[in-house]
Amino acid sequence: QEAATKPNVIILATGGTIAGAGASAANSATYTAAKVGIDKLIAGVPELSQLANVRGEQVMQIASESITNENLLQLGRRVAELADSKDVDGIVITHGTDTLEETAYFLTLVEKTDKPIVVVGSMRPGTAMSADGMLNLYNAVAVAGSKEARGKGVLVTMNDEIQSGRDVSKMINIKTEAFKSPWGPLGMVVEGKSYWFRLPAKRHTMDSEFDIKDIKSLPNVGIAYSYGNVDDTAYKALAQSGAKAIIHAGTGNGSVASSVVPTLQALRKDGVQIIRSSHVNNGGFVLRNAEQPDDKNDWVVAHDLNPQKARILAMVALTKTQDSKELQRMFWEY
Ligand SMILES: NC(=O)C[C@H](N)C(=O)O
Repeated sequence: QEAATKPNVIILATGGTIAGAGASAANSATYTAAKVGIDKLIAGVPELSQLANVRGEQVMQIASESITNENLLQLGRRVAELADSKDVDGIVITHGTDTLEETAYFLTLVEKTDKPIVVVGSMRPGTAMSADGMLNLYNAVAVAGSKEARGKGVLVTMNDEIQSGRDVSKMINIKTEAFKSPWGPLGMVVEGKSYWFRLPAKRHTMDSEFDIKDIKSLPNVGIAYSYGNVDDTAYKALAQSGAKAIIHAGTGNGSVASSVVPTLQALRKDGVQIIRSSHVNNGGFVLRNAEQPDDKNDWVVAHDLNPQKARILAMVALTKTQDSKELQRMFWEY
């Protein structure tokens, strides 16, 4: 294809294992993340130039477990600038896999564009045998440059699957088949061609009421994990550190231990939003007034959002409202 007929795809690099390097090809799990620059990554997959006119930009170079709210805002703003440009048809973000699901959901909520935004990572560093980053990146550029991906929200391409950035989550930290959505992938990408099977049903990107351009900062929202014999130490500490909302990473249906209930009721009276989510492994499904009287307590439920995704929506939502009913509406709609 001639340059003029090929789509223009920008790759924003943030680090992660896809930019990682290990001491030997046998090191698939022992390596340093965020080592290799974007130009070298692109040069490592010459086939990208058959799919698109590709240009790289190093936005940051970090392992994704260290991504801060400031990093999220910086990335989100750069994505918005590029999406506004007539010369850009699609955007790929290379990212560590540990918090990839959080960044993908954040962008889903705040980017006002129908241009494809594809977040991609890898489970093995490029120096390892059977490294998965090259193909994942090739697939990401293929999807980001395709017309069919427009308007489908922020996407994630891992292991030949096209996942919704809203739903997808890292389910295991060792297999290349690490990313799953409880509701299934949206499609497949094979040899540079996408095959679509379903569409996201939740509000996203163009249809979202949130806009990165209006967000100056993100509020403090923390997560407290629940388990047998839990007490209220973590919840109180989060509130004391200034959390505007606490995500309860609950057992089962976001259930709350009797040792914690009075503290959460008191914190809500003090103005802290309490959001019940579930840390069950295959994806939670937390319903209002099941397990706990949310109407009476004035708590919110995260429904199927896992705790880390619930934190993202809570932060973004709190830039618009402090009203728990509005928050709950947003948790149903996004
Ligand atoms: N596979 C990975 O990318 C893991 C790495 N710790 C990261 O998130 O940056």
